[in-house]
Amino acid sequence: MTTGILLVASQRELRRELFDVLDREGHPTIHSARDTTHAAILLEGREPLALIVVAMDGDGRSSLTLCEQLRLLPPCSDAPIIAVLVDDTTIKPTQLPPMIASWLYASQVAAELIPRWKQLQGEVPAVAPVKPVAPPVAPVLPSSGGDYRFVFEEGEGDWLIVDPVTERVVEASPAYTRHSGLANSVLTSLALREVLSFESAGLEKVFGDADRRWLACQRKSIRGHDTGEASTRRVNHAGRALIALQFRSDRAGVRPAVALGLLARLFSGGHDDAGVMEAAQLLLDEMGLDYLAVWSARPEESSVPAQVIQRWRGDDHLLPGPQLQSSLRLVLGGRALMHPHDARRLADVDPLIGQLGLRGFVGLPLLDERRNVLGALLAGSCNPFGNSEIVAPVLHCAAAHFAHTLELRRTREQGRAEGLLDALTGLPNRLLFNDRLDTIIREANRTGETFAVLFVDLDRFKFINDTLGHAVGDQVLVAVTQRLRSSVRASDTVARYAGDEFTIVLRHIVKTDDVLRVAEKIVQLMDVPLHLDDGPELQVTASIGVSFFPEDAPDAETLLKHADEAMYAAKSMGRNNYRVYDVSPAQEQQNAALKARLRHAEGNGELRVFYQPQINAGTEDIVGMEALLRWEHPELGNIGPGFFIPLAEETGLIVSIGEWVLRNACKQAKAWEDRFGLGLRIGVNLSAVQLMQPDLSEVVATVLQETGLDPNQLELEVTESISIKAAPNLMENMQKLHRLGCHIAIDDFGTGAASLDYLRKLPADRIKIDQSFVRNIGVDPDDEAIVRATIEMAHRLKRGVVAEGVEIEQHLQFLRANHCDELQGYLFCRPLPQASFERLLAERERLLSGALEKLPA
Ligand SMILES: Nc1nc2c(ncn2[C@@H]2O[C@@H]3COP(=O)(O)O[C@H]4[C@@H](O)[C@H](n5cnc6c(=O)[nH]c(N)nc65)O[C@@H]4COP(=O)(O)O[C@H]3[C@H]2O)c(=O)[nH]1
Repeated sequence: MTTGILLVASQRELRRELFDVLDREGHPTIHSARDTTHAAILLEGREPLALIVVAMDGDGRSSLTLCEQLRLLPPCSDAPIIAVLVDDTTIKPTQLPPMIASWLYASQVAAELIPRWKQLQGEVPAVAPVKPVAPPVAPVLPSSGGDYRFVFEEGEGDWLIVDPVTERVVEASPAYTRHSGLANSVLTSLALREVLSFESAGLEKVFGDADRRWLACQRKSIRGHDTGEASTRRVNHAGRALIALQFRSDRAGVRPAVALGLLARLFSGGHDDAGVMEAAQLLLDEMGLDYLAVWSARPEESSVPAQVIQRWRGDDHLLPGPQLQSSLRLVLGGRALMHPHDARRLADVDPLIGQLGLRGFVGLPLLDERRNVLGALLAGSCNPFGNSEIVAPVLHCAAAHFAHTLELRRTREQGRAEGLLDALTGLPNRLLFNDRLDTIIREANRTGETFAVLFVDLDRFKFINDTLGHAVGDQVLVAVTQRLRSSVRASDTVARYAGDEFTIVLRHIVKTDDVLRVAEKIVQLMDVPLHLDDGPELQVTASIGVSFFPEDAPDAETLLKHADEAMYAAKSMGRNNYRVYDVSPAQEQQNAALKARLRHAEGNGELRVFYQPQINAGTEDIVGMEALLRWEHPELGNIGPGFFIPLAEETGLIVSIGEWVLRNACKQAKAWEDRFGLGLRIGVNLSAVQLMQPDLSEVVATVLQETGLDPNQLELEVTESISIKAAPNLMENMQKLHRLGCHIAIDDFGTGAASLDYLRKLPADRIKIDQSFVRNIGVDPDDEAIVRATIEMAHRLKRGVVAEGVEIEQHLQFLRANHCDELQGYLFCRPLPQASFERLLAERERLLSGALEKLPA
């Protein structure tokens, strides 16, 4: 069976996009890896893969190493590889390793990845090794496994296929026959020199030109001769080495008759994807253009325009991303740019024009009826425009055509959304919310994610509506919407469930406290008086109920019901408040059963310690790991520590379980130290209950002695939320542990109340910034300020700082820029079982020793 797909991309966002595109197609097994080491762990014991998609962001050599390393993994040995070139990579398509079967740019993933794969599937049996028989597939002219017909399929240019041995024409593209006026049967009866004559080069030189330069020539046509230039590339067809030759006429597209014909065809074309593609190709062919792009912009949704189509006729080139194109920015700002002859002077400021060597360039905004900018049309050519009096108006007509296409698309999208969005607030309505909640539950069942549902009800809203009128009521609802939206992350869902009821889904929850912070924030924000247009100052408060998936219910309906019940409990407690759903008697019974079972979990071998790496922010090398407990319940499957540690604390079992974790983690750290000698720190969580045990330091000392681990390598993590006053023995215990030589880290920093006090009094070496702040980097400026201030304060007090929950590139950049010392999070690695973590260390060692061997002696 070859069904699995492997994605390898170091950038989390790209990884996510690749995953989503394949997931949407319904592929059941998608392994998403950050690098080859991660891939090795994920693929352990797996069947051969059907496909590998690799993001390339290095140079040619590192890409080759990457592919070679992947090929060494048994499931990867035969699968076809598609390369995704990230925007600022230095690698050129021509430098891609030979094992790459196809490639595309990162900006094309959404539209092109699946077609590329389908194309590959059509050509090669899924398990057969893909032997590259032709240059890898270019985005402009996709190959079909070496068959020269690729040049006719998409890039409808003027092409001839020539046999270099007999020098005879084998086939001509439809555009060639159309433009030359000579039928295919006529062309194929002729030798190439009867069809084309090169001014300064013999055919041998033309065929042997590996640089694919454009060479001046004349083409035989029904009208006599067309002057122009041609370039060649080698292609394979059915085992034959042939030459594909492209001709472009100096005069192409400038004749009024051609322009009129073009416009007629343009406006009779469709507005779907195929229609856009056809229109773009027509313009390129008939107007003698070398570059054409259509961009769609929606500044209200994204600052980056989306590419509708982009075509470049020349050699494979990595085109600059939209943010780098200054001309595109100007056009999207509403300016028309006309440089039919003198585009070169823009080369310094616009890398697109510079890199492609464009001499003619036109940029036109795509406008709707009210003159709003919907997007941009960019067109360029390497020669000055032959007849700009014709080219310019044709491009204006084309811009109107593309603008109409974009407008139609948007209307259709909006139509789809109609009936799903609340007209007053623009929020998803109950229908859409229920649908989203179902989707989130399906995803969470697959990924193990925990999330919360909040039911927000405005207190005494009816009173406002009845006394001040509906117009004021509407303004209140709009203002409340803004407040709710500003309290959550962009990835969370806020909906208007009914009248004055709002629902929210907060995703990817690690700790209940994270949700409570949001609920608290909403309650506080609501409390701030509202200033309505020309109206009275109003105080609107809200009551909030919270339920958790999967703890409180496995389905949408019950989750909402529980959140609703909790909201009513909050109202009955005096409103302007929040409440978490209280467990039912049935749940209580289940908890009692779990507690009884937990008693035997250790003895039954159901507990496991997972390890998550901690990374030096500068070198990105591993400096430590955190031990994280897992309970593999025989019937219920894996139960997360967030759920069972509180049960263990309630029963006092945490003391023995905590000791078990400590012993295992120290033993393992010592074994890894003996094998790898990296001096890695091991972080072990201590529960508040453990910290209150008078013999804690003796227990730790015994474990250290038994396992032989250097105390200096042990870091005990103490959560910030334990109050010093409320925990007897806490201070003495911490001091004793410190005296033993262990490090102390303050966990979840920022979530408790006594942050500064705590820091000053406790003998802590490091603080761990809570992931709820890290997650809001790039989202909430207040949380960013807290992160910045925490790092600064910790450094001033000579403490190290670790950031938890680093999930995306943006978090990493921000934390680095603000001098955070160490990082931990899914961006680098999830918590791994012991065997996988060991493989990670071994792989690191192998890679490093390989790199050292390659260094000159
Ligand atoms: N969303 C997200 N989460 C990330 C990311 N990176 C790490 N995490 C998760 O964040 C938690 C970090 O541990 P913690 O704050 O000490 O929080 C821990 C800790 O307080 C507690 N815990 C775990 N093991 C033990 C233990 O042996 N003893 C005690 N007393 N508590 C433990 O349970 C909590 C939850 O542990 P886990 O579920 O393993 O959850 C872990 C880890 O899997 C990320 O990038 N994104």
